[in-house]
Amino acid sequence: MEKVSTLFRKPLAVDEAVARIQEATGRAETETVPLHRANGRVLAMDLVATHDVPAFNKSPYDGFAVRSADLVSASRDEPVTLPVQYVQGAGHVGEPLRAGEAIRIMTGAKIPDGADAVVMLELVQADEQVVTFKRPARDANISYRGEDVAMGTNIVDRGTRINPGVIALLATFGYDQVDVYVKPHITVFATGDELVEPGRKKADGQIYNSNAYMILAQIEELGGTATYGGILPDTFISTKRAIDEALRTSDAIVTTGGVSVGDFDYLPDVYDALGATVLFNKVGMRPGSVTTVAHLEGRLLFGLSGNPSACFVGTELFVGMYMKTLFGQAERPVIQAELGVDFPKPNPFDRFVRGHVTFDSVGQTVVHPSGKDKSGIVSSLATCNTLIHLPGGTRGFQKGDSVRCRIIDRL
Ligand SMILES: Nc1nc2c(c(=O)[nH]1)N[C@H]1C(S)=C(S)[C@@H](COP(=O)(O)OP(=O)(O)OC[C@H]3O[C@@H](n4cnc5c(N)ncnc54)[C@H](O)[C@@H]3O)O[C@H]1N2
Ligand code: MOO
Ligand SMILES: [Mg+2]
Repeated sequence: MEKVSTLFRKPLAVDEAVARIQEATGRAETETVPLHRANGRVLAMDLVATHDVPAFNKSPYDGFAVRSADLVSASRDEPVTLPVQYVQGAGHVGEPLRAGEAIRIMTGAKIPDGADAVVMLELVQADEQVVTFKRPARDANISYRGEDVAMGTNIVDRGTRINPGVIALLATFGYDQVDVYVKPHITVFATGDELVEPGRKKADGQIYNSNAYMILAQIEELGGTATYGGILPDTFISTKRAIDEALRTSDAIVTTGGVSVGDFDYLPDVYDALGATVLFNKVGMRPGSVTTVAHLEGRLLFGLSGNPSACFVGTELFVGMYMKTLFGQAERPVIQAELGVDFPKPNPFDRFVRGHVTFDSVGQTVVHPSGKDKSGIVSSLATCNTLIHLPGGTRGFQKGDSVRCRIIDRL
């Protein structure tokens, strides 16, 4: 029987390939985790302000709460001295301020009723009984109720990746538990007889398995739980058995290599034998044209290219879309940048060039390839913070052209 992998493959446009993954992916379940475990997770609820912040008018300084009317006449020559009614620390509330008196107040304390200004400690002379002011209270120096956030404001949208700032807001509104999306369990396999695990001795003709570790890290960064299934030898039976087994405990499986038309490229046949529905087996893109994605009973099977750059781009675009769909998240940000080099070669397929965005001396956003631009290249990956998207069907691109850059790491 003819191998499935050698059958004719019709390239699908990248957008269509991504859309098919979106359609085949549901929404992740949700779970509740303690606040201190929520960093890096994806919020499964809209965070709405349940009260004003600050919740009461409060003092931003250590000083004296006064009625500004009492100090209108205060000057260096004719200071005003007021008796100190009491001392109020943060977290405590006291009697209203009486006219003609002052309350010694600390930063964060609620402004007593009757007070309309705070004078900083450094600007007065005070002992336990009285305080002397040498100028009027020109500024109110009050943090007003709701000036930070008004109750009812939608502050953080569902689908947001929780970072330390989101944690701060959750805690501000008293959440000790947070609703987050359950992380998908993704099993990653490398395939290929030439592969040796880092740390082991490698013989002539062998290479270290770099892709699996790269994919595991990419999945973690995208917010998933990645399990490493090891290196699969180039045989149909071992590949099928391992994937079949992993399907029992995984929401998705990612493999790298063995997906093209070679004699030992078994992934297409394994998908066929498992009865999986192939969403596409060729994409109009470089690198990664051989990328094959299938689905089986709600689980996705990502057959990524073995070539390191193609594998990197495939994880970013296709596994990335799977995760974003699960979490109801927006796509990666895309910016326009000025191309720093020529790309004269016409290409029928879209190109995703590993790039590095920088800002020149006049603030112009410029993008350069982060290394050599071939599918098998690994060296361009380390400094890559963007994928330069060069649409296919053009006569090439010139230095200075404005191009779309998908931001995938900090600039
Ligand atoms: N006759 C054709 N040959 C090839 C075609 C084609 O259309 N017709 N496509 C080429 C393209 S494009 C790509 S991309 C590769 C994809 O091949 P596979 O996905 O089947 O991957 P392998 O053949 O297993 O390996 C390719 C390459 O990558 C290295 N590799 C594999 N796994 C790893 C790993 N875990 N870490 C590091 N490097 C890895 C492997 O040693 C090979 O050098 O097919 C072309 N051929
Ligand atoms: O599919 Mo290959 O990665 O285009 O070079
Ligand atoms: Mg191959």
